[in-house]
Amino acid sequence: MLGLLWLWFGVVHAAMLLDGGWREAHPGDTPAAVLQQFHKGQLAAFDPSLLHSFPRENLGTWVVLRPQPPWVNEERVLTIYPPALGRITVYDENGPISRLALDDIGGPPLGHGRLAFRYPASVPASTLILLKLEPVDGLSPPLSFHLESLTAFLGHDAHWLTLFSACFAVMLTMALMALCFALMLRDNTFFWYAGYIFCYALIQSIQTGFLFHPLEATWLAPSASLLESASIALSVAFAALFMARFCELQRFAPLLRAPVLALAIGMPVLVLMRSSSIGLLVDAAQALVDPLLILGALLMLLSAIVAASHGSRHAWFFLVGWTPLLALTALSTAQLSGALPNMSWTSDASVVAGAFEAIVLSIGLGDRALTMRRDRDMVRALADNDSLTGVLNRRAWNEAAEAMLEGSTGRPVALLFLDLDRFKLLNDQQGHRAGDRALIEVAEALRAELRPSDLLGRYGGEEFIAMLDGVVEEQAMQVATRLCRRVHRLEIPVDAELLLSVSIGVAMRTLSDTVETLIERADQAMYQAKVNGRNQARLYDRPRAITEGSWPRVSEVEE
Ligand SMILES: Nc1nc2c(ncn2[C@@H]2O[C@H](COP(=O)(O)OP(=O)(O)OP(=O)(O)O)[C@@H](O)[C@H]2O)c(=O)[nH]1
Repeated sequence: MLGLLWLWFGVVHAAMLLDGGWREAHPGDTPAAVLQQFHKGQLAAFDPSLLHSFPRENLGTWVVLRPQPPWVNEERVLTIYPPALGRITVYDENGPISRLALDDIGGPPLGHGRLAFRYPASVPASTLILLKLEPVDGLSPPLSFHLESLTAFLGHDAHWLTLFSACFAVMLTMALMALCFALMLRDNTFFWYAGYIFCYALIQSIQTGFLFHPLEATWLAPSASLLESASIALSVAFAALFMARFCELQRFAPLLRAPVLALAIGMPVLVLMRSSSIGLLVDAAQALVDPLLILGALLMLLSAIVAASHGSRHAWFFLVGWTPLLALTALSTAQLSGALPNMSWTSDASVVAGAFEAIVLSIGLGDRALTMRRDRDMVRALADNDSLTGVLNRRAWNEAAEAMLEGSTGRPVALLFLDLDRFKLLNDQQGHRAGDRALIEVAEALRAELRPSDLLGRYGGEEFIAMLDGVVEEQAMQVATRLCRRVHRLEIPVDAELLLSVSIGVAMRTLSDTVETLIERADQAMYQAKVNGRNQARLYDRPRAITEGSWPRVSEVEE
């Protein structure tokens, strides 16, 4: 914005004073006759430094500009702003000397963001400037004219190029980033946003001439007008689709969602009608497009305001990013009918506002991606965690345990199967709620005692399970023993005499083990701990005697 202000003040203050006159072109006009009429005061006077609308139908319009003293015979450049599609011919009294057009990269000086014509120092500074605004189809924006020294012009031109290259780079980067997000997150909101920003950048690059120079896409020049109207329609369509999802209209402004989506479909249909060869369709599209653009903009503004006031956080992002652009579009529309002639910066400001909007909406989209991720994590946590104790539920634990077993080849893995002792008695004596509280306390104690990398889960009612990666037999038994002590130290009464305790079975992973077989062995060891008197840890010993029909030996480790 500061760059834009600097650019505007620079151009305005470096300009030489001009006064001017104009009249519509008639058949048989000669440059000399037009200049003659200007001298006699027969042309309509206007201030060239202010925006002025000229009729461009029929044969076009003559414009005469008279440089005011003090005259300095130096190289100088006439600039015409804003640059619109359509030609302007520069005359001297003998005839045409140059044709200026946005898409025509003739020779230096190239006017960036404005049309430019260079007068050599040999042409006296007081020489009248004669221009013919060639006829164009449709509306043409009001124009302003400035004359400045070549040095001042080159300075402003370089500044314009820097500022606008940065703005277009911002827009395209944001569009590209959104496209990546759309593919990664599989969320169309990002795709519609990328389409919208890309089309907007395309419109601005056509309207400022950036597409033709410095981008030099001159092969697009013949279809520039069609490309411009198609981009306008598509940008509105993408913007409508984007804002409907981004501002969550379905939730926060359901009544306005249908008209917004209708706008998204209607705009491309109008462009198709306009580019058809059926006269009736072309006329209808021509008549409808501008009112629809204005109504569409108001509809999107209203929808965003309603959604924001009903609690859509992202609608605020949309309003902050989009409102400056909308205000500039409204100003430019008003200028078409002659209003606000001294606001000659609206065209440049539209590009800067486009970059500003791209940044604000990208921040909003980043926020959306974060919210989505948080929601997804929350859903996942709800699906994976036991609702009472917060540790992994049986399904999620099984999945994680399989992954841990797969990823731990070569390292020892221990499995601890924990079953609370006489829990039924606790429930019967103190009620189910006390039982629930006890489960929560035990889970917290187990979690605190284990390492964050250990996989703790609730296997069933009063059964917990833990898989310890990289832990050898002795360490596993030490951990299990520690857990026994910790649960006992919670001092949760089971009845008048007993405190809550836990029996733990420990099994070490063998090469052929799956999660199921490992659990099976740890469960058997736990059963032995129960048989042995509870409140203790037992290690499952290799079933050396199993083939002889005896129960696998379980070795007890001191409690
Ligand atoms: N409060 C509560 N109790 C549960 C929950 N899930 C299971 N239980 C109870 O846990 C008790 C388990 O009892 P049993 O399987 O007989 O085991 P026990 O009483 O601990 O006996 P041993 O294991 O032999 O020491 C049952 O009464 C279940 O109702 C739960 O989420 N909350």
